[in-house]
Amino acid sequence: MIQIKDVSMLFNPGTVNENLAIRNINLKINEGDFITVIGSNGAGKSTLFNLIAGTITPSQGSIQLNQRDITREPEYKRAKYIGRIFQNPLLGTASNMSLEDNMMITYKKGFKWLRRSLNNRMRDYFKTELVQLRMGLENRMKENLAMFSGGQRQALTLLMMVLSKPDLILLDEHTAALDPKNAEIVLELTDKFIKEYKLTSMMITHNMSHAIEFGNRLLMMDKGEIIYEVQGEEKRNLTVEKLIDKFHQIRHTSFENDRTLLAED
Ligand SMILES: Nc1ncnc2c1ncn2[C@@H]1O[C@H](COP(=O)(O)OP(=O)(O)OP(=O)(O)O)[C@@H](O)[C@H]1O
Repeated sequence: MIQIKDVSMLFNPGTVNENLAIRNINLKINEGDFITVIGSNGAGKSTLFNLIAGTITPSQGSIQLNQRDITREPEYKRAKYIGRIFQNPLLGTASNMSLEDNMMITYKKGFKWLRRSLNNRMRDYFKTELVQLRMGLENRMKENLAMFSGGQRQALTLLMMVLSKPDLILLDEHTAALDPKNAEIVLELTDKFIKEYKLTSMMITHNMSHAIEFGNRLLMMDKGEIIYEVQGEEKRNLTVEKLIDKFHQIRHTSFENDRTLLAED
């Protein structure tokens, strides 16, 4: 579905701050993949997402979506088919609008031909979808989102994104700013939606157990490269210890580096 070919990203070329943040990455994202992405601070995880989302243009290489070259397509155009959720739970929804208005806007985005305004049938549909979150939000349709907790807003952002039917969802440490209980709830919901709606997705996490537990593929990044990729049976048999061993085998790092790789969400 998405093919990343020989992509590099050089920030601030020709200056003292020159930084080759992504080094010749090749990656094929297949329809239905749920890829977890781990790596130490500064490994290039968010930069890779920025390249896929069109926030930045690669210095070298190409990105294709179903054989269509999207390397230079701007972010606002890609936002129609690539969804992204960030750490900050306030980013995905509008605080000064009601829950039902927030949902309506996203719903229209998924069905661009739709010109209808909010009616009772649609309200019922939103309520049915909200029940899936098991947070009682179906009874708070008229409340402004400013009244909702971080966990509730992140769960809502996720549901609304799913309803807009993107081709690819990029989850950029989307549970990292939540307390452990809410993080677990949002992560379980993420997994449920991805499976039920057969979504293609990538998830950056600093939690190695989560990276192993969720998804069908796992990528380990370091210094702008994908240094290890695992899927299927081999991924299912992974443990955190095996993953750390792998990192040592490949990079021969010191313990200091491990700590950043192992940082918990
Ligand atoms: N817009 C930018 N301009 C210059 N350098 C940048 C820019 N964005 C990222 N970088 C650099 O690229 C490198 C990779 O950063 P990136 O944010 O992708 O790492 P990461 O793996 O997501 O790290 P973390 O886990 O800390 O979020 C870093 O050295 C960073 O300073």
